[in-house]
Amino acid sequence: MAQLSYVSGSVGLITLQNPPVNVLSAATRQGIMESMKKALNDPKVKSVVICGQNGVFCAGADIKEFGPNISGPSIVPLIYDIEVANKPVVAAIEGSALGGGLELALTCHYRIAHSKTRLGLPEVTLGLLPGAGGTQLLPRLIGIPASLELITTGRHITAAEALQLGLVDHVTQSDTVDSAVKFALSVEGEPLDSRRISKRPCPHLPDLDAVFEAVMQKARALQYSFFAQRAVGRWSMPSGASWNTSKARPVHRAAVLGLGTMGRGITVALAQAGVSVVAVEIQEKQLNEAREHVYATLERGAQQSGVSPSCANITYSHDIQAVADVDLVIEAVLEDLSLKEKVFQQLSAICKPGTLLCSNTSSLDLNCLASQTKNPELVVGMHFFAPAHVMKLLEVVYGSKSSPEAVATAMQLGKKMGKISVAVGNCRGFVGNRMLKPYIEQSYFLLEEGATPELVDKALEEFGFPMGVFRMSDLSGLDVGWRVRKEDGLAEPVGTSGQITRLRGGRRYSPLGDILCEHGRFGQKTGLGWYQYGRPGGRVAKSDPWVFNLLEEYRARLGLTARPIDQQEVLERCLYSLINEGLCILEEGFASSPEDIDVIYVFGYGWPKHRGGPMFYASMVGLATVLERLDHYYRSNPDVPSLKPCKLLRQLVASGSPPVHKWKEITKKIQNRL
Ligand SMILES: CC/C=C\CC(=O)SCCNC(=O)CCNC(=O)[C@H](O)C(C)(C)COP(=O)(O)OP(=O)(O)OC[C@H]1O[C@@H](n2cnc3c(N)ncnc32)[C@H](O)[C@@H]1OP(=O)(O)O
Repeated sequence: MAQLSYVSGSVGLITLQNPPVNVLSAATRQGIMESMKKALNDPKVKSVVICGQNGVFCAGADIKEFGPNISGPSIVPLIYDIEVANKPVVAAIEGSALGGGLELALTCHYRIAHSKTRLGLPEVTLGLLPGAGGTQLLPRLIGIPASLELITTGRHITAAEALQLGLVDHVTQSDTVDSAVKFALSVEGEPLDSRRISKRPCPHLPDLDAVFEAVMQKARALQYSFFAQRAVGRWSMPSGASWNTSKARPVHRAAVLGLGTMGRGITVALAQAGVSVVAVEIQEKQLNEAREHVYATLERGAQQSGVSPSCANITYSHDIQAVADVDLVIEAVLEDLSLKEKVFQQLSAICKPGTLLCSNTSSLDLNCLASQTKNPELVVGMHFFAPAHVMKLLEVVYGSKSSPEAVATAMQLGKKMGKISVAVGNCRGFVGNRMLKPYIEQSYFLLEEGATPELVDKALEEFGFPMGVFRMSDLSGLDVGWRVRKEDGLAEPVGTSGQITRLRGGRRYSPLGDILCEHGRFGQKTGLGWYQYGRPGGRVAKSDPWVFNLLEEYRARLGLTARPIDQQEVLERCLYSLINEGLCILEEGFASSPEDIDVIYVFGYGWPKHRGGPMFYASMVGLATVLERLDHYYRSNPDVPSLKPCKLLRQLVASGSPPVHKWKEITKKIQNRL
């Protein structure tokens, strides 16, 4: 399980041999112990290299061995023996060094890693703490804050990050064992005391309390998120109807109408949940493509999960009459109000009595759709997020006439599909997209004032979003928002010369997004957006000088002077305007609790989970601070109403900024007055 061989005259090479990932089973630990002993006692051996066979260093303890009676030598004395060795020991790290595997490497005097290696202490994901020295050695090597982050998240890091942190001494692109052997030869006979990590003092930090407090805040945010996820299931409507007074109807057979990207994803998600699906698409070509796509996605999913695919549950049709006897229909046709209204008229005429009619609209007025039907109480929104079979979030939207039973049914179906469903009211953009609007608006204003897409995205990504606002917009397609703005009469042709008006409908408007679209730059799908992607459909964003020139020309045309903008301002303006909109939504009763908003943002919009969600984050930053900064920005931008602090924010601050779980006492009073 561990083999000692001799290389380059004086190097003892210990190879862990426990396929596939060289875990530290009892036999492997025994093998390492015996090989080390032999190498250290052999006068020919002047240095030792430890590596793993088949390109993997070591994936840690053998999880299968965990239990009350672990046999074989204990790992702790084993790693102690390595550290006190009087010959240099070098770890040659390839593939993975995880858990006990990384602890084994930490106990060596030097660490050489291949550039593709992943390293980490993932014990927390198994409900454990690193028990073989990791908690003591890592802080002494890379400092307390970085160690805390790695140990409490269990995150795997790349070799490049490990080098930057000082966790490894050298990263190689070539043969790792060769590099480690050469390195070992070069340090033979050198003093080892400074290389024994346990002998180093634990770093002293003047602000240690603050570091631990930051980690505790993350833990509090994760705990909050855990309970928030469960709280959203206990939904309520302004009428007083709620989860415990409303009975869901069974849905055995559902129809999906319109098999574009969203319709296909919804069909997959329904089939995977064991619901029999009638999938309808009037265009023959699109129907055939959808059938193949859904089949392939279900096959892939089945292979990954090891269950048989659910294709037998789906029937396809190009005739809308096929929905006549289903229990529920999810409409997913183009986002066009008059088209959707027509579809709802047809559905109301065709479907059997009592069929629930749902729309996957992301922003259109649900009441308009309901008014086209004989039974508006049976109409609700089911707003899925792309890709619909992957994304966890579902906004269940109730209109002014939706019955509690309809909401309960959509919520229960969402649960059956493995979604985290949140019941929300019918306002423009519902909760998620409505809050996104001021966030995107601020990012455009920041560009006008001197920022670049890179600067804004960097600030947001360092905050924890997987993508900044511009990379995210390029991914979702810039043309989508452009179409909506044109329909709203906001986007006007800008052209290359002439006057640009920045005040539209009495408020500031930035046409920058429209200008990009006028140039055919729709984001990743066209290969060009706020960044360049090399080709249509490309995924890797690169800075684009064309965008910098555009911004300079645009500012010159408008007589705007670029000024330095820092990350703090980016975060305050983008995040606090989004938070302010969330508070308006609460104030107006379109969301019943801050938890609803936070869950929507964490599971639908990439808000970092360790920051709880926008409402939780606001209460962590301090509501008074959020209010003060919004007041400040609104004073200098009075034509930007989204920066004007909402009434609820002022009331919460006036009530002593209660913690987020106490806001309901105040929002209820306001909502009752509505
Ligand atoms: C005093 C205690 C000291 C230390 C505590 C610990 O070390 S706890 C263990 C910490 N380590 C881990 O959590 C690593 C878990 N493994 C992984 O993350 C991945 O397996 C890895 C190493 C990144 C490789 O991924 P890959 O996708 O390439 O392979 P796969 O996951 O399919 O694994 C291959 C087979 O190896 C088995 N396996 C992996 N790790 C362990 C382990 N630590 N213990 C036991 N078995 C492990 C895995 O189950 C696969 O087995 P198979 O029979 O082929 O399904």
